[in-house]
Amino acid sequence: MNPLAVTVTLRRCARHFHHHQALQPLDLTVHPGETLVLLGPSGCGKTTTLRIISGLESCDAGGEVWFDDRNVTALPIEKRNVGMVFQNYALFPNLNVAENVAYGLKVQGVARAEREARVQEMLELVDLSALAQRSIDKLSGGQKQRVALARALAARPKVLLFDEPLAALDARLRDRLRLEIGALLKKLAITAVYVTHDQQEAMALGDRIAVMERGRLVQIDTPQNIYQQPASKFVADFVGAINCVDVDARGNPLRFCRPEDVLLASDNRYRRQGFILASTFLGASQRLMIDIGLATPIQVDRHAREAWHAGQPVSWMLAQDAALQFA
Ligand SMILES: Nc1ncnc2c1ncn2[C@@H]1O[C@H](COP(=O)(O)OP(=O)(O)OP(=O)(O)O)[C@@H](O)[C@H]1O
Repeated sequence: MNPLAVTVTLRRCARHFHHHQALQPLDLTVHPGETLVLLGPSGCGKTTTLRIISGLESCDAGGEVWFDDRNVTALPIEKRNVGMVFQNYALFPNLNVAENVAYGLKVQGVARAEREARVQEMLELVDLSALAQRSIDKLSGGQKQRVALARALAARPKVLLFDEPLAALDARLRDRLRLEIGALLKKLAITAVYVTHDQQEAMALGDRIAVMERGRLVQIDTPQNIYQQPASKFVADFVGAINCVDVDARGNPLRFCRPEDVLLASDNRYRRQGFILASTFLGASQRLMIDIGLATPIQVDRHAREAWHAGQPVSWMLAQDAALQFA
């Protein structure tokens, strides 16, 4: 545990723009050293929450932001000592890699020798030492984002804030940088808040995930609990695929399950019957669409090497404890 890591607390933080309530009154605690991911669809209030923590945005009267036992509500961003990493990098194109990382330290008045040592340390941390003198426009998207991360960390922020930092990168680079950021956050044990609408990113990086819907926090828990015990159908849907497997007499959905939680057989071993409508090869797995006699077919994930084919009759049942129900 990092003894310097702070607790971030939001108390009744709301925000409206004109007549639109972007954020309902929000109470939220980010524990010292934890990475909290804010996850939700576009417009649900993630960025507004992040900006309120940073000081780029103020909350409506009555809301408060605390870093440990310090009320920072009235402090502007430059007095809060937060590091920010954005989707669009926000680097200075006319400065090279090292100069970009050093910029904030220069503004803070950190002496030259100390500045150079810290820049070197940060570039090592993000594995960019070899490119210290390179100009920003000669870097790949992933390298630019590592510079942005080094710059954010160089000032030794109390809190690190990420706003969709991987959104502009292609899928492979995104996966790699996600792993790197995850490893770095673990190593530094700095308090971090990370905004994304990508559920895989949220699962991989979050110690906890706060799911937001239309300006409200709807569930906050570990990735495992969010996935396995979602508080609502909205949460269940947002963090993965979901099937309705039982309806009531009026056709209203009663029970749901994840695609990986269906046991499937080509004989009549299981009580319930269905037949395969289609199969999609996904590399490691295949996703089967199975007609089980309800309005919507269910999706079932199986290992890619198993031989299933469209038109095949099957029997099936839910794995133990796999059924999800919502009030
Ligand atoms: N400066 C502003 N002026 C007016 N409305 C705003 C402003 N900033 C945000 N909003 C509105 O507040 C709501 C929440 O926006 P916010 O950017 O927090 O959502 P988000 O979850 O981060 O979405 P996205 O993933 O698209 O960035 C949206 O309806 C947005 O249009």
